[in-house]
Amino acid sequence: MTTVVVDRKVNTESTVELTGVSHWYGNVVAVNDVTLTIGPGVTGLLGPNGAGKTTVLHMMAGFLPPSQGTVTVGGQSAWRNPDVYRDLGLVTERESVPGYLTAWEFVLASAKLHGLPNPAAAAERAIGIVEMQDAKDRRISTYSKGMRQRSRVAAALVHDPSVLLLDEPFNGMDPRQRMHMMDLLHRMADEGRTILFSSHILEEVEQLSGTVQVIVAGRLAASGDYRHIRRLMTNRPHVFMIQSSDNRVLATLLMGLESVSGVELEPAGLQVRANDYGTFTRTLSKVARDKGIRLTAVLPSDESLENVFSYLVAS
Ligand SMILES: Nc1ncnc2c1ncn2[C@@H]1O[C@H](COP(=O)(O)OP(=O)(O)OP(=O)(O)O)[C@@H](O)[C@H]1O
Repeated sequence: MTTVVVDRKVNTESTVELTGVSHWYGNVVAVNDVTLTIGPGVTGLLGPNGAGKTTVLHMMAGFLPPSQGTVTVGGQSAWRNPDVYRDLGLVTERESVPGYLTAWEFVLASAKLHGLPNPAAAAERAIGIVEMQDAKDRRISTYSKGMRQRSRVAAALVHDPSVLLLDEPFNGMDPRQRMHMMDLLHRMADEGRTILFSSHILEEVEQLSGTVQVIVAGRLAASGDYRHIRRLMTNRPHVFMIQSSDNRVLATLLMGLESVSGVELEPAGLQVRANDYGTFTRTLSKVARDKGIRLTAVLPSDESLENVFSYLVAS
């Protein structure tokens, strides 16, 4: 794998800032009074489907005006500001790549649209960053999902922006392509850029970035270091779905435990609410073993992103 080292000045002005920002589409409030700051490095914009992530990214890119509040990039208002466009790249969620072009033609067209003084050199450099040199002369329609996505990243950074926004960049990628893209985003962040990517997959964000902005129903639900948010999550009651060789007897036994706040016997198994994850899981195995009950499944059932988000919103 070739590593292209790009010599670039670190732009300390690459801070994206939202202050009291709302956006509504008719009666739909998509973004509601959000204030946040994003600086150099990789940040994950996390939220369930429909949370308002795309709307936030489009306001940052200057495609959409805020209905209320201010959005600035490097201290300048983002809305319809060519100075901001010159230093910002956006990789949209929808994959509208013309399949009949080669990656080279596609990235070169982007360089020309930006009016760069030497479009061919800029396209060559961008294709080098995403490591697509060997495939650059093939039609995009022949590429894998990961390669198409990398061509789009190359087109978005052909003008060497300090800020790169990516909307759900890992959608539909296999694990290998995902690793490659994560590596690429890290390399770009190491060069001093501000990289913001949206996702609705908690694990994806956890792997790529310690810093997250969590949006739920248009509002900022949590902001900062991911581990800190995880710590908050450990305080909530945990819900497990348990299957065993004798659910009825196990239900009675669990009811008597201090770490358990509720047990329901359901067709799929026992739904158990426990106050402390560690104490409960340890006690559960002991209780089952002592009574000769075989545990066949112990599944945390409330760890979907939506549940985590509801907890964050409620706390
Ligand atoms: N052009 C539009 N007209 C009306 N409502 C819209 C429009 N675009 C988005 N919305 C609504 O605004 C809310 C936020 O949408 P947005 O696309 O920003 O969320 P998202 O977090 O990016 O979701 P997804 O991951 O599903 O794309 C949703 O309720 C959506 O239905």
